[in-house]
Amino acid sequence: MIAVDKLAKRFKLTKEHKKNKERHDSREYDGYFHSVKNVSFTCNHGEVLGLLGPNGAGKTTTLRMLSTALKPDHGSILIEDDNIVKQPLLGRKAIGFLSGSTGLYGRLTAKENVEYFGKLHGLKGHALKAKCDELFSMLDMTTFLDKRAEHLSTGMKQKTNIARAVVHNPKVVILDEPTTGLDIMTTQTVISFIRSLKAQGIPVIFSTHHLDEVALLCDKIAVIDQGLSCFDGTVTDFMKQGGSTELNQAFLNLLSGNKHV
Ligand SMILES: Nc1ncnc2c1ncn2[C@@H]1O[C@H](COP(=O)(O)OP(=O)(O)OP(=O)(O)O)[C@@H](O)[C@H]1O
Repeated sequence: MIAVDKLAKRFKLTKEHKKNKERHDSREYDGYFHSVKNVSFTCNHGEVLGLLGPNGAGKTTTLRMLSTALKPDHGSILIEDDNIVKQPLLGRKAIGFLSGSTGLYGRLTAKENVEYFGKLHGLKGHALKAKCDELFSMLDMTTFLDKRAEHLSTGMKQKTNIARAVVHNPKVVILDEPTTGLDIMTTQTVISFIRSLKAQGIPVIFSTHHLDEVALLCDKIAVIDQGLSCFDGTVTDFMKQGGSTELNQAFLNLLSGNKHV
């Protein structure tokens, strides 16, 4: 279980920001840009939560706090009973995080990349080989395992990045826009992979702009707008509160506050 409560993160405004007076954003004040102001949600065992919000809403900033890459200014992130804001090392072990900026070592093969990150997490011998083989098969990677990462296609790189993110058997998996830029077949593989994590009881949180993926995968939805949580609940409640059984429409209605069009 992961419970996120009242997270906030602000960034000091740069000279560049201050110069650009034409661009007004209500999250700029007191010399800071308040990227995430108050975000809360919960994802339990065996649940998949879709994190939604318009461009710039604060989804990636939130997920980077969950991954411990960014320290929140305020709030707590509980994994079971551990507050990983206070114990980031525990958080790093407990969370598997895929971000858009995750890099692979170009000179290593796909297989070597995944094995390398497994070793960094203390896996070795039979346990490492068994875990890697399981992931290579689930993510349909066997045809390109021995290719150098620098020569992989976008989809192959993404599969390798996902395998790399979960090789240490994390308790919670967090994926930032895992299907962006992928073709239909690779998207399908990623969707099946998320389903298999769910079947293993692992909570999965993923951000996306594709509500068809949410319909296929999610038990719960959290919506962020302008750095604030504006919905956290089941898909059924999302449709009810958004005033439509069509997820895109419910999302638009929720954001505009015009819930019963
Ligand atoms: N290090 C930083 N310094 C200053 N501002 C930042 C920083 N990181 C993020 N921001 C700002 O915080 C806001 C939220 O960004 P974030 O990437 O979290 O949004 P998002 O919801 O993931 O958007 P998208 O859907 O476009 O990926 C943006 O306006 C962004 O410019």
